[in-house]
Amino acid sequence: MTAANAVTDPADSDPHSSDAARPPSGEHTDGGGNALSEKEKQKADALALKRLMRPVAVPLTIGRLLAVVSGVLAVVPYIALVQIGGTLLAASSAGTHVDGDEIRRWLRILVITFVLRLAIYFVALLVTHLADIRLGHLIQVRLVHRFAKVPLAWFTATNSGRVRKGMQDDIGTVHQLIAHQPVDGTAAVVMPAALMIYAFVIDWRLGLLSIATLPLYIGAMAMSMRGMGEKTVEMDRRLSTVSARMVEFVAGISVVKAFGRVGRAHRNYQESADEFYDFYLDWVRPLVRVSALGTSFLAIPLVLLVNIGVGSVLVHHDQVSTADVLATSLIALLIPYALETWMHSTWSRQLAGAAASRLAALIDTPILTEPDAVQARRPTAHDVTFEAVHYSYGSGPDAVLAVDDVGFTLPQGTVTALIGPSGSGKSTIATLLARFDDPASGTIRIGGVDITEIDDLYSQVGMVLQDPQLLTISIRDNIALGRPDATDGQIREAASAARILDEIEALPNGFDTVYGSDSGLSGGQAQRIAIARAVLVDAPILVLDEATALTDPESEHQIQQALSTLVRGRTVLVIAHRPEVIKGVDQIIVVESGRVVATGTHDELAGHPAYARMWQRAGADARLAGTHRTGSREPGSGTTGPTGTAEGTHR
Ligand SMILES: Nc1ncnc2c1ncn2[C@@H]1O[C@H](COP(=O)(O)OP(=O)(O)OP(=O)(O)O)[C@@H](O)[C@H]1O
Repeated sequence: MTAANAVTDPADSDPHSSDAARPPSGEHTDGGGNALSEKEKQKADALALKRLMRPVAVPLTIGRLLAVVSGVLAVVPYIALVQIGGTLLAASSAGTHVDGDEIRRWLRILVITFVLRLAIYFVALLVTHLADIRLGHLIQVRLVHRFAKVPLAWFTATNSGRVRKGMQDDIGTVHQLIAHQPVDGTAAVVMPAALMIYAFVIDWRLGLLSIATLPLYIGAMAMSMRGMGEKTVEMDRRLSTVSARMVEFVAGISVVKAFGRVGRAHRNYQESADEFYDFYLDWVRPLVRVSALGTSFLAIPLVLLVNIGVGSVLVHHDQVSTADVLATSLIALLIPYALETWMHSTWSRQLAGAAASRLAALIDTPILTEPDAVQARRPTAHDVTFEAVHYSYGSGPDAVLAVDDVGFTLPQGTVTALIGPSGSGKSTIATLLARFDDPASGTIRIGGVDITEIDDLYSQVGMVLQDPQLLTISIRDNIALGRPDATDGQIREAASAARILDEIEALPNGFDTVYGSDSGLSGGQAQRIAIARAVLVDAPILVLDEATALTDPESEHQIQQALSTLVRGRTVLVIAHRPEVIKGVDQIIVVESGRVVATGTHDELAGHPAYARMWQRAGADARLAGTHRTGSREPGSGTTGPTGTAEGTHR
C-alpha cells in the first residue's frame, strides 16, 4: 500500500463499495439513500474520523501516552509545595530552625518535575504535529490521485466548492484534532483527575472543597451543550452551502457582470449568508447567557472564597494544615482551566468529525474504473463504434437523459460530423468517446476494444475543444501537456504545424512565456496552441469541437489551416455547431433529443426532414443575427455550401 493509499483502505476506495455511493457533500445516507438521523450522522462522523486518522494512529497513541505521563507528573510540584509549606509551618510553630536540606530537596524535585513535565508535553505535541503534517500531505495526495480519475462531469461549480473546502478548510479543521486534541484533550482529563485524587489524599474534605462549585458549572454547561452535536452539524452544513454559493458566484462573475446582473446572481450567496447569520445568532445568544452563568461558578474569587473560607474553618479546628488548604486551593483553581481545555477539545472533535466525513466522501468520490493492468489492451485499428449508448446527467428524478440509445460507426481515417440543435447531446456523445464519463449502458469500442479496457486512452483519443483549456504554465509546457517528454524540436514542429510558431517566437519570452501571467493570447492563438498540443500527442482518433464559431474570419482561416494538418489520416469526430461547416465530411450524424435520427453524407441526407430542419434553423439564426457571412443554403438548393471547419479539414 502506498502512503497515499494508506489514508483509506483499498476496499474503501472501491468505486462500487457502498461508501463510494455516498454523496460528495459529506451528507450521509444509508445504503438506500435515506437521510440518516443526527445521532447516526455523528456516529458516521466518528467512524470517518477514525478511518481518516488510521495512518497516524501510532504517533497519536504515543502522543496520548506522553500526555498521560505529563498529566500525572503535574501532581508532583503540588506535593513538593505541600511538603515545603509543611516544613516551614512546622518550624515556625515549633520555633525551631527550618530544615534547609529538606526544603532544597523538595525544591529540586519541584523544579525537575516541572521542567520534565513541560518537556514531555512538548515532545508529545511535536509527535502529534509531525503526524498531522504527514496526514495532511497524505490526504492531499490521495485527493489529487482521486480527482484525476473522477469523471469530468462530476466537476460542477458546487462540487468544485466542496473540493476547495475539503482541500483547505477541512484539512485545517482536522489539524486541530490531530495536532492538539490527543495531547491537550488527554492532559485535560488526566491532570485534573490526578490533582483531584491528590487533593482527596491530602484530606477528603479539602478534596470535596476543591470541586465544590464544579457540579453547578457542569449543570449549566450540560444545559448549554444540549443539542450541540446536531447544531454543529447544521452549522457546518450551512457553512458548506455558503462556501459553494460563493464559488458559484465567483465562477460566473464575468458573465454576470457582462449582463449587469450582479445583484441577482449575488442574491443566492447573500441569502445563504443571511440564513447562516440568523441561524448562528439564534443558536449562540441563549448559549452565551447560560455559559456565562456556568463560567461564573468557576470564577477565581468564588473558588478561593469556598476553598480558603471553609479551609480556614478546618484549620481553625486543627483538622488540616494551612499548607494543605493552600495546595488544594491551587488545585481547585486549576481544575476549571483543565475543564475548559477539555470542552474545547470536545468541540474541536465534533467539528473535525464533520470535516472528516466530508473529506472521506471526497476521497470516495466515484471514479471511472481503470483497465486491469493485466487485461489492459491497445487497439490495433482505429475505427470507432457506439452501441446502444445511454447517458444521463445526475440521478433520480432530476436526471437529464442526454444520450438515448445511440449507435454509429466512425470508419478509420474518415471525418464524421455530429450535428443537431443546441442541447441535443452532441458534446456529451463526443466526450464519452474520450471517457469524460462512462455511459450508463451500452459500449464504445475503438478497433473492436471496449474503451474501458484500453490502457492510456488519451494516447488514442486527442481532443480540441472550444475552450482551449490552457493552464497558467509556460507555452512550452502547455503544448507538451500530453507528452511531457517531448523535445524542444518536437514542440516547435507541433507549433509550426498548428500555424502558431511565429507568434510564439514573437512573444517577449518565446516558448517560456507563462500563459495568463506573462502574456495573454487571443482566442484564436489559444485555440492553435491547443491544436499544437493535439498534434504533439499524435492520437489516431480526434474529437474536435467546431472551434471557429466564435472567432473572426482571419482567426478562422488560420485555425482551418492548422486543423487541416491535424486531421490528416485520423479518425475524426467533429461536433458541428453550424451546419454550413459540414458539407465536405465523409459522414454526417444528425442528433435530436439525444437520439441519432439520421446518418449519411450531405447528398444522402438531402431529403431527410431532420437534416432539412437543421439547415432551416441555421438559416433563421443567421437571418436573425444578420451575419450570414457564409452564404449557406439548405440542402437540395443546388448551391455549394461554404468552406467551414469540416470542409477545410477534409482530406
Ligand atoms: N453538466 C451537466 N449537467 C446537467 N445537464 C447537462 C450537463 N451538460 C449538458 N447537460 C444537458 O444534457 C443535454 C445535452 O447537452 P450537450 O451539451 O451534450 O448538447 P449539445 O448538443 O452539445 O449542445 P450545444 O450545441 O449547445 O453545445 C442538454 O439537455 C443539456 O442541458
